[in-house]
Amino acid sequence: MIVTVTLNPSLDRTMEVDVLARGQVIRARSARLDPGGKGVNVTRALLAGRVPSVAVVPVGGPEGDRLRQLLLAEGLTVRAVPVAGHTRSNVTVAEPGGVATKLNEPGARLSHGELAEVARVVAAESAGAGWVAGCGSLPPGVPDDIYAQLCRRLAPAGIRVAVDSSGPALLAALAAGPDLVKPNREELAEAVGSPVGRLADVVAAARQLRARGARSVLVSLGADGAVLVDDDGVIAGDAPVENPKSTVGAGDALLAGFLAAGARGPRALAEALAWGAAAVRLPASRMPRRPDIRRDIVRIHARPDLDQRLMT
Ligand SMILES: Nc1ncnc2c1ncn2[C@@H]1O[C@H](COP(=O)(O)OP(=O)(O)O)[C@@H](O)[C@H]1O
Ligand SMILES: O=P(O)(O)OC[C@H]1O[C@](O)(COP(=O)(O)O)[C@@H](O)[C@@H]1O
Repeated sequence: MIVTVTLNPSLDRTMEVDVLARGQVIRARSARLDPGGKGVNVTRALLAGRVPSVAVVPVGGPEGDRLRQLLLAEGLTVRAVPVAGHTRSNVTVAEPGGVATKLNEPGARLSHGELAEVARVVAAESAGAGWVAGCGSLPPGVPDDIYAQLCRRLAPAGIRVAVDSSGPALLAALAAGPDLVKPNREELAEAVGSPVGRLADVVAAARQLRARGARSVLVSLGADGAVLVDDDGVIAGDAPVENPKSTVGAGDALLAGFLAAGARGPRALAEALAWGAAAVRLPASRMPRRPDIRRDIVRIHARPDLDQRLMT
């Protein structure tokens, strides 16, 4: 069982346009509404891969009701904690070729009592779980060390914790020794305070995160694939996609694939890349189902070329 915690879930509206031009009226070709938020997407991807998962989410207002309905309609197991603020809506403007411009709201404030209730539900759901994944940005009112608190609370029970976040929440989590962190290239660069232009920079930065407390670091690199730095060393890989449709949620699918395959070694990295690539071939934040996943396109590099310049 994998429990996901999304403190700042969203209704994700995706509009397809021919080209995005600032200051213009742009008529969208299509619009689509999906349930969203990083942990929510991880649970959606796990469900599609038939891996047991439960999503814990605060929900509020009509937007929160809609989010809950969408999740239940997809067949998710959801533990929804009612809150006073309204669940946010995020907008993605998708251009041909998979170029996505994302506008993410800050989200509604969580009160101390609401956060305590979410923590209580997470603790109850985590009993017997293999992993708990704390994912996404933090809404106003939530302390930066919330994921660190999660790690400290669950580690004594032998429950492994993955953190997919950014900025201060990611930095604070490191100190509590998460079993896994999944930064993308920008989040990694921000965490170490220097750009990562080559694979060698990615590996050096991932090692820094390990030195600060993370056990394993899975760095997602868009079209450049992903790198895993853990106790066993460094492995990299990619899975080329010719006509990317949407990268929204690709990182979440990658993390889901990695956890589903045991979160260690080349097999888990390969599965993660297969799920990430499959998500990119689907529109909006649709999560891949089993027939969408192609393992034959994955290339794993046990001794990656560290001088390789990153394309994306
Ligand atoms: N253009 C692409 N072509 C192939 N795979 C991609 C592409 N963009 C993303 N991916 C896959 O999705 C994963 C997550 O994408 P990335 O953009 O790095 O993460 P995030 O969505 O968290 O920002 C990548 O590691 C890769 O496996
Ligand atoms: O919590 P954040 O960082 O604002 O991100 C939330 C957004 O990220 C998503 O989970 C997509 O994630 P990725 O594209 O980064 O994989 C959306 O569903 C959601 O709108």
